[in-house]
Amino acid sequence: MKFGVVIFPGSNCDEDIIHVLENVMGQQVVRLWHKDHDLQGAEFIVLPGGFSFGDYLRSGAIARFSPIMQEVIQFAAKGGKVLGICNGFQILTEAGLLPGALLHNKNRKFICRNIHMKTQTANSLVTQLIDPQRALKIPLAHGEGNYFADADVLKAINDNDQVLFRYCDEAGNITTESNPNGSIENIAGVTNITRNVFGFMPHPERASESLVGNEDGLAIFESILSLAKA
Ligand SMILES: NC(=O)CC[C@H](N)C(=O)O
Repeated sequence: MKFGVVIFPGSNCDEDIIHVLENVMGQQVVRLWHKDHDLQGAEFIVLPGGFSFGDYLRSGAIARFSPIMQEVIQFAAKGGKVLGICNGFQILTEAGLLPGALLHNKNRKFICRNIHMKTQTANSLVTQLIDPQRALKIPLAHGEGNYFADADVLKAINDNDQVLFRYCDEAGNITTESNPNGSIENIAGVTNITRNVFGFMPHPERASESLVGNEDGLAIFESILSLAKA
């Protein structure tokens, strides 16, 4: 499959995701500069993690206005697949492509450590192959990852099965103690109502090779690539 990875000023996980897609998953990747208007025929768009525009104002609030986002919004409206990881997730909520918002972590500190998370739905491209009982160990690295949605939005995303992942402990229990950043109902990632836009805060691209000591992130990329094989 041909992936397009968007690079914003301040992106810093772009080469990590490109490495995994190209060298681990054997896919074609085109680099898309944020000022471009051409998605270069990419079939799947990824907004990577990082500190776009220095996180000024709010993480993702400025990147959301980059020229390429007009194309990404149109691509998504036609059913195109878009994934945002960490800062990418923040940009997608700012752009209104995903519900909710990412607030400052509850403890007001930048958190950089492994967490565990469990998928909540088999009805999504990014989670369909993941064992729902499995607690995936995935690196977390953010200052604004505290997922928030107001009561109506929260009810809608639960009713419509839009929660992709919740933070849990190593044994898979979803508890207050296993919530690293204060996210409402331990939500780590969501999809949109039409199930073609995906976002989550943890970084599977940093945990997809035995070389780095953790391959739990592969489950997500294998799930996505089942689209190519379908
Ligand atoms: N790793 C990231 O993408 C970080 C996202 C954002 N800069 C934050 O700190 O919340």
